[in-house]
Amino acid sequence: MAKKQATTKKKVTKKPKTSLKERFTLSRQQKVVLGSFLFFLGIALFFAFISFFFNWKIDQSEISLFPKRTASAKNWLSVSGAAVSDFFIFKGFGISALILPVLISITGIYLFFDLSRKKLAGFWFWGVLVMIWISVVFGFITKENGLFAGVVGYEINDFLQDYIGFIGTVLVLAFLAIVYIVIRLKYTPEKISDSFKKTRKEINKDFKTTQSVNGSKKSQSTTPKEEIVVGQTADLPVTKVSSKTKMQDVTTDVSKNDSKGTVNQHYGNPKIQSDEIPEKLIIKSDSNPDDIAMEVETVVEEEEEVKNLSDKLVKDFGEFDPTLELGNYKFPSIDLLKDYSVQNGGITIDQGELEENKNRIVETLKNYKIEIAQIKATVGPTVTLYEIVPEAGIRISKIKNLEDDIALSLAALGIRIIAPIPGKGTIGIEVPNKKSTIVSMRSAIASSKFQNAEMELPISLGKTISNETFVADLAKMPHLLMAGATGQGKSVGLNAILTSLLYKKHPAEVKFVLVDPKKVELTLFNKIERHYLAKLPDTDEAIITDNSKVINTLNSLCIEMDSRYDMLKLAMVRNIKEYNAKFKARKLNPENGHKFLPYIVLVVDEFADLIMTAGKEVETPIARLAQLARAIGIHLIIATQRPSVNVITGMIKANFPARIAFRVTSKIDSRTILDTGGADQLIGRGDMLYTQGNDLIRIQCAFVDTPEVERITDYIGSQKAYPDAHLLPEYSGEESGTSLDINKSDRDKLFNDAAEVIVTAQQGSASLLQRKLKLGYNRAGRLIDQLEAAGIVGPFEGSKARQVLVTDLIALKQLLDAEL
Ligand SMILES: Nc1ncnc2c1ncn2[C@@H]1O[C@H](COP(=O)(O)OP(=O)(O)OP(=O)(O)O)[C@@H](O)[C@H]1O
Repeated sequence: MAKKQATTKKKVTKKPKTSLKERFTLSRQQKVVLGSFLFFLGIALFFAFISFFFNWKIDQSEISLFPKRTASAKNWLSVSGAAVSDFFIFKGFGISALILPVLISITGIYLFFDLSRKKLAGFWFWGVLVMIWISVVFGFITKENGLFAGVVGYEINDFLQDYIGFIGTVLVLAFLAIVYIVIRLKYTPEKISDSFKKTRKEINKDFKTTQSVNGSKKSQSTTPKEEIVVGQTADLPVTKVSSKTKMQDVTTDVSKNDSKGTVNQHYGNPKIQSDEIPEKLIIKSDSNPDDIAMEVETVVEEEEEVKNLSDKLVKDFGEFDPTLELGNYKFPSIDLLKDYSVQNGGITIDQGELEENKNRIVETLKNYKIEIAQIKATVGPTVTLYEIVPEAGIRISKIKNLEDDIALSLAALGIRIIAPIPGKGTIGIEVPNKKSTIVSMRSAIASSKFQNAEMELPISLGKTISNETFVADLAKMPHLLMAGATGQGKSVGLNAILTSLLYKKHPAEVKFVLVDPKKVELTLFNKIERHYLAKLPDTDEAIITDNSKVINTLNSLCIEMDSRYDMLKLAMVRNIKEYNAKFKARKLNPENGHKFLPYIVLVVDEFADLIMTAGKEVETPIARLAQLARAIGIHLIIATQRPSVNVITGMIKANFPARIAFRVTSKIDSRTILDTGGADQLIGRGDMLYTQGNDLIRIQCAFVDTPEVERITDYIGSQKAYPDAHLLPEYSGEESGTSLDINKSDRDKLFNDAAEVIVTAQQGSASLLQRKLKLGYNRAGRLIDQLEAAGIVGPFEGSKARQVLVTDLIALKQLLDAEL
């Protein structure tokens, strides 16, 4: 630990961060030099000001000669002192200008000892106010003598008197005095009366004790050493307590070797009252053991300690840097991505094609008696948007209904009509370009919009119809649902998202949990397992290809979610961003279980497959994560080929407001994903619609090919990594063991339901349970084992269904009752 800290310190000093603020902060040496300068300057000014009051008359003529060397003045700081004093006293604030050198000296002391600047600012603020106030007061009292009030005081007073008169000026000055007393000195009427009462009480008490002491003086003098005198610190509160009765249990252990004669006293006896003596008490005595000196260590309040500690730690080591462990990590360079612009030659559209499409649109609409007032074209990478403004009085629904007719007359697939374009008041007709342009991942990553994105998890999805790079924050989504028919660009889309994060986030900041039932799509990411992937402990491969393992991982993520929530609660913050900021500021102690929390992105490539094989067992943790995980930095990206309602259930949909639809085969599928049509009219090859709950945005997905992903993962994989993938919490809930002596208490909650299903159907098969109870295969299999152990079904008989040993529900009830 110590070693680690030492290395941390070393690294920090080696590579200091130079933020703008730091560049303008003074080093320790500079502070000491400037501090001493200001301190002495303050003293010099003070002397100059004082002597000005005695010599100003004599020096008056000399000041006019300044800065000539021949000028000589009586001021203790010669002609410079006289000139400066004249400026601040005569032309400035009068006698109250004496506050100025005091403020300058205090500033010097603050810089010298590096004290809090906030307090210093308070000194200056109130100091200047008081200075002005005093000079105005003097202006008010001594109108004739400019030396006391200075020009400032004189003029302000004059101004006040002109506008609010004599009484008004008195009231304003009195009010300002009250403001100062209440705010700066923090005196309230209650406080003042309290302190009066207190003083009165103390006077009374003192009076009484003097009387009693006088009365008993005689008897005391006859018993000379009744009270122990405790060293020189007798005025400390503890020493006052030290009466003979309380000290009698203290055993004295004189150390002979101690040349100074220090006596260590051990408080072994519980009779000493803890409320009167602080936790740690060191009592020293000089050579005479009777003459004990007591030193009391004051206990510093813990809260302040923590605050100071975090400030000190930040000062000594800088803010916690989660990336330090892989401090030399280099982000992949843009050159690893292919430049398609050479091949593409940028977006090109035939002028003729544009003109042709425009004429056709105008003609088609004319055929249906729709006149157009204006038409405008925006050329995108795959489609061109024709924005039309129809003549007044044309119903929008009429144009919307002509979608197919316009498509027919344009002889083009994938016409989408947006009527009206939200926020524009025009109608959009999207017509695919004859020659589409590939939007390269390189251009999406290199775009300034992505490079300058101040987002938690920025992802560059591609380009919109107006050719702008579309960058979204996954952390804000907070989960993403992707769907599209096979071969329309889902996997490329997933890779684009992952690539974006790899280009923007350090391995310490984000971890991926990848589920890839197709086994081939995400395998390349295996190379960055120890940098970016998270996995369950004791598993070999981080990328999950086996559906049965997904259940464990999802449940483990739920455990991680719960424990993160506990940590957030402990740290009294609301989300991962605030938590990490607090951790970086060293305000959370790692010894209390706090640690820097990386974002976790769960990517499921084929969700339909998962739901089919594991059913509710997968849906429940996914829904739980989707509902709750946003605040603690777990985000889900779920892709599916089959956007049917039994895959994308209501529960899933409700928690995935951000959705991406690639081309789908039917309007119904489009509705399932987007709650509206449109995805069926896309042209494929990365053409997609994105929504985050409201508007639909048509985007051409950035294209990243397998060799490009391979180059990036190779580049990252070849660098120094963590010893292992990020380990998720262990989940040991549902092991798929098949031991038959299953304990009754270990039985599945659905055991009775399962028994009823089996007995009613008289068929002992796991698939029956899967269907009827909507279970995954593993759980159904375990239920069958439990039913076998309970004697409800017979043993495994190969491909045949198991024999059911209980004939009807009444017999089943008897059997289960008998077990109790
Ligand atoms: N953004 C894109 N730009 C250009 N071409 C693309 C884009 N996305 C996909 N394609 C083309 O479509 C092909 C299929 O894409 P992809 O493998 O992503 O489909 P998919 O939806 O994942 O299919 P499946 O579900 O069968 O895996 C790619 O090989 C590529 O040629």
